[in-house]
Amino acid sequence: MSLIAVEEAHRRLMAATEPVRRTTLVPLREAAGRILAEDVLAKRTQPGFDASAMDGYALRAEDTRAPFRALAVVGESAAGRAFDGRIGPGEAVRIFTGAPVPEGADAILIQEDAERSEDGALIPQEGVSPGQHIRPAGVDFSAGTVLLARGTLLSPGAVALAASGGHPEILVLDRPKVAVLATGDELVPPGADVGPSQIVASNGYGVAALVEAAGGTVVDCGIAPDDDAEIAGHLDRALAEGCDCFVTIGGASVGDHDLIGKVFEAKRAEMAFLKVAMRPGKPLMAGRIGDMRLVGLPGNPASSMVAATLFLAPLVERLAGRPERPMTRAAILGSDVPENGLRTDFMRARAVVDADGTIVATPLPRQDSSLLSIYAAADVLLMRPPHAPAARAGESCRIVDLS
Ligand SMILES: Nc1nc2c(c(=O)[nH]1)N[C@H]1C(S)=C(S)[C@@H](COP(=O)(O)OP(=O)(O)OC[C@H]3O[C@@H](n4cnc5c(N)ncnc54)[C@H](O)[C@@H]3O)O[C@H]1N2
Ligand code: MOO
Repeated sequence: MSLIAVEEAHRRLMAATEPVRRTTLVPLREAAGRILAEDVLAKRTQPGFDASAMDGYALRAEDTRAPFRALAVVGESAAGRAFDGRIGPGEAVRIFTGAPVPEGADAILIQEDAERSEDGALIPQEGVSPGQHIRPAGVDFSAGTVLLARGTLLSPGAVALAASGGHPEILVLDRPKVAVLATGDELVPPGADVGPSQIVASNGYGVAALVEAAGGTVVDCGIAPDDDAEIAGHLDRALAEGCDCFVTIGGASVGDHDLIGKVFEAKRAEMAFLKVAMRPGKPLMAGRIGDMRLVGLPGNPASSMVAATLFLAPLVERLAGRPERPMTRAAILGSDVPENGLRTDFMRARAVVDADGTIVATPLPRQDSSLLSIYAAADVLLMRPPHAPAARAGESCRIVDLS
């Protein structure tokens, strides 16, 4: 299978990828950021009664016509403590914001437009029209209305709406389970003694963080040596545990110790691609075994992060049921860039917003794919299409956000 273009690889990866079907009932406090698995219907009407929108007096609008005459204040209605009588002509009730409007009243006179005489009578100073400052019952929603549709990404506002509709818990899609395995005889965990010719396994941490930000949950498989039986054992366990995706880091290239392609082949995986025409991240594989997705990321630190940002994150977002978002957005170049070769280049770059609100992206000085210090300092990837001619500062370009 040959080198394929980024867009084609993306299309193959996403083909026939559906959100997970497993669901969980979660307390509302844990629902933000999750995807609704069913429509949420209002269990109640909001507000359940005609409510005052202001502090003042509930009265009959017709009693506020000039010349103003004194009205008798016959009681009080506060939020949570309604006035349970009815008001008649020439009467008013002291009322506060959120309190039920008493029967017989059809408007609220705000207290700034009212005077009280020494004997307690109310003298309106302004006329009001019927309905003024009253929130009718059901103005927000009525019982039975669909408040939130299945598939909604639950924003803080959506969570508040579900609460208002009378739901203490909510049914959401499960987070896709993503197994992450770092491979390589040279790898030791951070904090361990690092022997000669060993290095610290860093990429799994970055990849796991990306998976979680995309709505997935990580099954950390740790580090496997360059041994196909051990790697295959991790893959079998991921399958047995019902993982939605099995991600490897390293061993994706062509060296004698690069075993991932061999393991996937031995497991009769259906491969979507084995190499992508991009820099960094060319040795990137994807496929599936049944419903479990496979992603073989390259080992170089910036390569694995770039490949995971461009391919793994959108895959996990789709599995999680999140709405699709465009991969790139417009920016302008902050410095000149040379012509590009045949692979799409994703240059690590700093982005600033200029006075007009335009994003200006400037590539960082060193682009070697082993440099995590540079990757971590980048805000965006500056995308250079295959064979793009040299371009000058100020020309338009496309960027990918790193977050
Ligand atoms: N003859 C060729 N050699 C290479 C090619 C090629 O096309 N032909 N491609 C190069 C490119 S591009 C990349 S990227 C790398 C990727 O190769 P692998 O995926 O097989 O990665 P490894 O060889 O296992 O490791 C590369 C490098 O990254 C370090 N590494 C690996 N895992 C981790 C980790 N979890 N945390 C931190 N660092 C990690 C590893 O020690 C190596 O230094 O292949 C080129 N070679
Ligand atoms: O894809 Mo490799 O990432 O160019 O170093």
